[in-house]
Amino acid sequence: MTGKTDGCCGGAGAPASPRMWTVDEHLADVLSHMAPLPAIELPLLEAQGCRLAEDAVAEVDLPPFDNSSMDGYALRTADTARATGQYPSVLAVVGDIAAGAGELPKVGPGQAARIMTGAPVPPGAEAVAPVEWTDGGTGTGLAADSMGAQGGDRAADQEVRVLRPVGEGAHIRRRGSDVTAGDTVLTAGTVLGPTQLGLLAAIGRGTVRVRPRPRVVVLSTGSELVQPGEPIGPGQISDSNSFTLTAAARDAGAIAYRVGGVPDDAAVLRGVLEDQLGRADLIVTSGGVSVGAYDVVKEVFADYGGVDFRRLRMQPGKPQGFGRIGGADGVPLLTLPGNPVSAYISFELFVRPVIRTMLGAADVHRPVVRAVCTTALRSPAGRRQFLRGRYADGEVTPVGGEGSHLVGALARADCLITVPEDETALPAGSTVDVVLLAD
Ligand SMILES: Nc1nc2c(c(=O)[nH]1)N[C@H]1C(S)=C(S)[C@@H](COP(=O)(O)OP(=O)(O)OC[C@H]3O[C@@H](n4cnc5c(N)ncnc54)[C@H](O)[C@@H]3O)O[C@H]1N2
Ligand code: MOO
Repeated sequence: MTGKTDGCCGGAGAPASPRMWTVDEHLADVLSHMAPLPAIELPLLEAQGCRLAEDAVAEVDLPPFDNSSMDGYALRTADTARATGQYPSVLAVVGDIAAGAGELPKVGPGQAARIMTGAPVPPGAEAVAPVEWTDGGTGTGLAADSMGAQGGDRAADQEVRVLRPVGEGAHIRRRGSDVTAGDTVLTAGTVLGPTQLGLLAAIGRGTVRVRPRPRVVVLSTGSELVQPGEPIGPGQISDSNSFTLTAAARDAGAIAYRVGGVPDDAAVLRGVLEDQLGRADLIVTSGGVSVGAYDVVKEVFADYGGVDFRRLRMQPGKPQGFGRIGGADGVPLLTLPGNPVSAYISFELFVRPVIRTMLGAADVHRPVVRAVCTTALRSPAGRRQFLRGRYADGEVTPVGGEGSHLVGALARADCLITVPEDETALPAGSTVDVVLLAD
């Protein structure tokens, strides 16, 4: 970390520091200590949503062989040059080729082979007549609407009437016309969605080298916390932060493990941490970082060392902590304030970019747009305020008030309205920066 590793807010185990960090300083410091996770080879479906760590090069052509794009008859074009409905070309059917066929009949002059969509074009054939351009081997000379049930050996001696000329290459999908062996089909950094995974499968890749999803352990602290659904006693509340943060971590692309409701007891927290460290690429905590008597997060991480607790010039989200547990190569940790809105906004501003950096994303930040605010705003001097709002068509309207406990309004918001540090009041109609909470 830049800045001395000294506590900022008083609290047990952490010396006080007068320094206040700006949002940008804290973010820059945090990100300067993060890097993409080392690449690993994963089975295709486990790599969904991950970024390619190398160019994917095809070792095969696609299609891998000339094949038919229609159910019909493979034939030689000259044989159909004068074909009409009145005077069809009559061809001897020499075989029946299903998709996946290995052995193929040879098609000579005056001959055709029944062929199904995706089946290899047999030697000698120059085009495929869709069954609708033939009588389908019925002998009626009338256009067929399907191949019928016949086939296999029984078709070999039969005839088919072709009712119109068939041009060179008609209904043949040529080998390599989609992808040629040696082509770079996907470049490093590409996010693997369904179609990219399908392409990798099509070129025969069973595994792929990607930046893995970071494993994020989300841990909420507070002796007042109760697992949702459990009975609530006097002074207790349901633990909501661990759900918000775990879901937000998943939304950002992480594999997130929720560890909810660790009581304000340093020994218990230490024990939980020891258990969790083994499966974490990143630890995110909520609560216990202010100046209260039971703010055990600061106490415990002060013991581990390497975690810097700071105050930021922002509202909400003032008390923050960042560092690594277990030395310079240890597991990175972000400690977020306990107030639910503070925790969520801190996640969006600081944790999400960390996760996306670990994923190897090019752009790690939420989009920011300029918008006209429909109401007047006020903000504490010297702190960047993030108000919850709803954004549409270049206009933004605050939702709920400033309080960092207002989870009802938070759930209705789709953006954060930013009031800069040097503003204490903005009239309605002011243009403000708005952080959109969806990409
Ligand atoms: N004397 C001062 N008091 C406080 C200050 C300060 O500067 N001086 N800062 C305030 C600010 S700002 C914040 S933010 C909070 C942060 O405190 P903590 O991080 O220590 O969080 P807690 O005290 O544990 O909890 C705060 C609040 O949030 C509720 N909470 C906590 N965890 C959860 C959870 N998982 N789910 C739902 N709600 C949770 C908790 O019950 C408290 O109401 O400190 C201020 N105080
Ligand atoms: O900073 Mo606290 O996070 O204002 O509620």
